[in-house]
Amino acid sequence: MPEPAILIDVNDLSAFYGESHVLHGVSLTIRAGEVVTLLGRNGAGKTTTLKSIMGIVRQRQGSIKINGLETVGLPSNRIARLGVAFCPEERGIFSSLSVEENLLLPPIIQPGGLGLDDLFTLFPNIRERLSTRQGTRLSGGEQQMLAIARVLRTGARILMLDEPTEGLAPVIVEQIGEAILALKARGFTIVLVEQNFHFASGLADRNYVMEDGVIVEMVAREEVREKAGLLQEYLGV
Ligand SMILES: Nc1ncnc2c1ncn2[C@@H]1O[C@H](COP(=O)(O)OP(=O)(O)OP(=O)(O)O)[C@@H](O)[C@H]1O
Repeated sequence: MPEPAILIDVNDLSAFYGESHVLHGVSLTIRAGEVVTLLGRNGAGKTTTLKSIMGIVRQRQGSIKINGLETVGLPSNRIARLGVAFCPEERGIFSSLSVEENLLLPPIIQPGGLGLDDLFTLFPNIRERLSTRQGTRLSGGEQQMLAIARVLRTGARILMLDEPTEGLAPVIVEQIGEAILALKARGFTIVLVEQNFHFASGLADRNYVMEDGVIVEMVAREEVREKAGLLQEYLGV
């Protein structure tokens, strides 16, 4: 069977915050329908990699092709229109908006987004909490689900999730894992930054390990067991 198409092709990416040079030549590929993780210790550059792909970090050099199109010079609103969405670690739920308003906030960028019924099937809690007046009244897990649900409405097909399980109870982590697998089954492509290695490696087709602003290892699902020692060393888990 031919391999699925490469949707994100990052080559020799450098990124900067002002004078501070944070990514030093990151190269990675994400194929259609894959779940791929970026693992690594705090400060390794995982979030910066996602933000660079999304165009939120503007100071970047090298190449980031999305669906074959060079995006390294494009602003984030243009990149979003290519069907890429980013859920930040802080989730971005607004307290001044109700749950429903938060859900309906992001504009539709292309056809094919999930309808409300589909979203409620994936995240039943959101339906129950729809009329809650302040989005931030939801639990951390519900806010995470809301943050994912609202980008699914937009028609984005590539989801980049930054530490979606951070601070959540195991039962909620499990629900998020199930939702990610359900989305993969529907053909979504998912890039996941995670500290929770066991959660991440259980879902991922491939795992990239970052250290000091570069990719130091790529571990495919079938190699996770054999490379467990190495991963432990890199991640300190
Ligand atoms: N806005 C910023 N301004 C300056 N430096 C930053 C900024 N954001 C991150 N950095 C620095 O860039 C480096 C990479 O940070 P990044 O957040 O990408 O790491 P990470 O692997 O995602 O880790 P974490 O899990 O802590 O978020 C760190 O040294 C961090 O201090």
